[in-house]
Amino acid sequence: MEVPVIRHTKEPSSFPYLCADTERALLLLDESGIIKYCSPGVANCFCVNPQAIIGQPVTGLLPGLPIGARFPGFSLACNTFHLEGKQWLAFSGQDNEGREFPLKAALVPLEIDGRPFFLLELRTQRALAGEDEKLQKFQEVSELSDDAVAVTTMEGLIEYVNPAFEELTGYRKDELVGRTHAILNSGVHEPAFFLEMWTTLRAGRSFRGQFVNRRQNGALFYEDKIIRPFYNASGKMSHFMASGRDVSEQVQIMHRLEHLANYDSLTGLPNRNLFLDRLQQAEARGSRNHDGFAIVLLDLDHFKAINDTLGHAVGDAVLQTTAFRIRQCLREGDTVARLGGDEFSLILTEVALRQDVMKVLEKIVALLGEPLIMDSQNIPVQASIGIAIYPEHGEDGQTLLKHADSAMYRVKTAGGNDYLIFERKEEGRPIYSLQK
Ligand SMILES: Nc1nc2c(ncn2[C@@H]2O[C@H](COP(=O)(O)OP(=O)(O)OP(=O)(O)O)[C@@H](O)[C@H]2O)c(=O)[nH]1
Repeated sequence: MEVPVIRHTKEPSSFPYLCADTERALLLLDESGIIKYCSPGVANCFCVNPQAIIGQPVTGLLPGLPIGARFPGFSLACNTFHLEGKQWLAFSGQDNEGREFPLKAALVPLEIDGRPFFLLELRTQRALAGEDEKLQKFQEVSELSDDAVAVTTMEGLIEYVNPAFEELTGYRKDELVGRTHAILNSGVHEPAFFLEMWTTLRAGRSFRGQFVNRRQNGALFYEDKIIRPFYNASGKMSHFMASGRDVSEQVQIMHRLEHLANYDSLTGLPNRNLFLDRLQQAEARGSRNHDGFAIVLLDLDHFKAINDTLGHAVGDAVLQTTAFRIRQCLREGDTVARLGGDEFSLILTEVALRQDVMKVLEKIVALLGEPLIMDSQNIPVQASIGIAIYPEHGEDGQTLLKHADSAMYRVKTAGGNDYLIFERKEEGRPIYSLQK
């Protein structure tokens, strides 16, 4: 049988902090059965001073515990206690006046800093009965649910899953019970996501989120899940109930729609929509961090003639090649978008000097001018390019675009195949000059 081991990097001495807020009766035992920690719940249940039993064998406190005098390690303990399903083992306890009372125990192996420990949870029959009845009802109803339902302990150990959960994850119930949801972890979420989840749940609030989980066969899926705290018969938070459904198909459709809304289907480049969004971000970064950036508008020259003489398919291929070539000249943080037709726009980030911008433009012009052979013909690709730099030529995106467009238009009317940085020579009367 595979042993569900919870790995914890904390020292045993930090264990009290982990359990201090739980009223549950928990004992931390080392592999010889020596009590290393005793929660307030145990002290209440047995009317003992926790300090007096720490360091003592567990069999002193629980002579009826049917595990023998020694703890020879994980394997025997796991065979003795049926861990799968966190089965509760019934036996009798004695309080400090020798009175017997019915008890149940469940044992979970833990690994703390590479050393084996056991977490022994004790419950009196009475507490167990009240809680079990409510849980039992919930589980009975969940058996029929189409949603994937799981019940976990406050420590995050899975106690119950319904058939829909098994179907969704591909794991059988016996592979899940006694383990944590980490078995489904895809590695996609940041630690902050789970921190937020636990903080919300431990505060007694429900948490709703879109989880990216991993099925037993390794495939990822999106799960829209709500997790609610469960309160036992005495009104104490004792479990968490998770109910989720597979929304992978909806998410994929949404991603496709988002892609359609933001990307040009011919070249795969961001479209005007996404470009304007990125422009806004560059503008915000500019005003926050004083990061310079440049806006470049690039319009192909005589593109219509390519379409007219060689056909639309060749025209399409020229646009695709142009997109590819421009992208080759840019860094990761830069953007190139297709605004429409044969017009492209670029955002060059982190450019402190005009020379930085001009270096990139020289590269683009050179690469666009490289031979482009299609149907055995060399197709000349040329462009008119206008540039505006933040904050010198405008402090907002729209002004920069307008000025880059003016510069580009000026190149176009001068015959094309060139680039120009916008220049305001006289205040109030914009004229432009070539800045090569
Ligand atoms: N093949 C192809 N052509 C397109 C696409 N979108 C727009 N066009 C064509 O691109 C051309 C753009 O027009 P213009 O900007 O006047 O073309 P131009 O010949 O480059 O003109 P100048 O910029 O003045 O040099 C039009 O003929 C459009 O039909 C497309 O997705 N594929």
